[in-house]
Amino acid sequence: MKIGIVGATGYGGVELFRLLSSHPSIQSITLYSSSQAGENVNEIYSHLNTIQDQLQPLEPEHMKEELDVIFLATPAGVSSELTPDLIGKKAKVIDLSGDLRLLSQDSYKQWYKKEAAPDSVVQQAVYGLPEWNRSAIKSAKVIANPGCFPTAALLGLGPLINERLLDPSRIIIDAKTGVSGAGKNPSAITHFAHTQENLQIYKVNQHQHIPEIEQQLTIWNEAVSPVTFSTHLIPMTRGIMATMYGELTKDVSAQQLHDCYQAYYGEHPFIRVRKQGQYPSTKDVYASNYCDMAIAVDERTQRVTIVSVIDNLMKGAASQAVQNMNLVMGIEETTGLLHVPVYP
Ligand SMILES: NC(=O)C1=CN([C@@H]2O[C@H](COP(=O)(O)OP(=O)(O)OC[C@H]3O[C@@H](n4cnc5c(N)ncnc54)[C@H](OP(=O)(O)O)[C@@H]3O)[C@@H](O)[C@H]2O)C=CC1
Ligand SMILES: CC(=O)N[C@@H](CCC(=O)OP(=O)(O)O)C(=O)O
Repeated sequence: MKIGIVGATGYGGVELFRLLSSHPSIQSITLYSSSQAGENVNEIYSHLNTIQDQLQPLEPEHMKEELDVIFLATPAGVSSELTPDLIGKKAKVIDLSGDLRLLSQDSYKQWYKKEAAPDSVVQQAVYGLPEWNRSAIKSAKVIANPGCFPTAALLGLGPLINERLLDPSRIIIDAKTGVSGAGKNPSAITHFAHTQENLQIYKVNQHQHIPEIEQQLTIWNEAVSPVTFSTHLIPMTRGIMATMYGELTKDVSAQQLHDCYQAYYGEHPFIRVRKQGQYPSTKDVYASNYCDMAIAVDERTQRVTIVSVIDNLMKGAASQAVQNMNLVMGIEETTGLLHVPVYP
């Protein structure tokens, strides 16, 4: 397969390169840059010291004929403009940004404060959450790779929402992320001196992932009302922990809930449901495509706590995109992704 990575100089792009460069089905990888075409990638990233690939300028007409898969690891507002020019007979497009995830253009404009992609493109895009959307992904032309927080939250909530075991009007998602989630360009908020030994809540009730989470929860159960979703920045490089709270609609035991999660995810190799009483931490999934989760019930309050951890750059972005590539190209889903997490 011939692969193109747009936004190759960013964190998501460089992580895609790392994964794809050892993927057994890949014949070539072309790296595209809108700002540094002509430069060698090893001049930008010293950890790629021995890689001799020159960054290429974007040429959509050529790319859509020559490449089998094009990854767009670009900021919001780019793929909405670029994707229409890349859709052709050959190339499959996998977009890591939020541009193609929301079915409603009005919702995109409201939350992203940008012009939405053309409706025809948005309607073609399949939401790339493989554990829940595998068959649609397999026949997609365009894949909207989920956001990092929605991946952690939706994987954690999916079984309970689908089984109608959670009160759909009272869902709370409390999430924490590492700093690489903000991409490679530092800001006053992500600056080392401000971030280290600090804990910050941000985008309170305004996070652009709120409509994405609600959209999928509502597809699963149309009774779901707006959720409370909070995000916090933690002084670590990678990782997301999403802790979800809700109220049970039925009197079910912790064992029954655990069995429900095992039944949903038993055949999904990247979801690891913990034994009762054991809880995952972000290091358990560091640099891997795993999502580890656990569920607990407080018998005094009948409230349930679900905790779900991912690596934001991996299952939250690049490795999930490779999982989607495998599915859409008819390759075994786990190819190139089964390495164990990096520890410590
Ligand atoms: N970081 C994360 O954990 C996650 C990120 N995402 C999403 O994935 C996308 C990439 O994120 P990330 O890699 O972190 O971001 P970065 O900011 O690290 O990199 C984005 C890259 O996009 C390229 N770019 C910028 N402007 C343009 C443009 N106008 N046209 C084409 N390319 C452009 C730049 O490369 P160049 O100048 O070389 O073209 C830049 O290196 C974003 O939409 C992000 O929201 C999703 C899930 C998780
Ligand atoms: C730490 C940090 O800032 N994280 C980003 C992650 C979102 C992201 O990656 O953007 P899209 O999924 O919308 O493309 C944020 O919370 O906005």
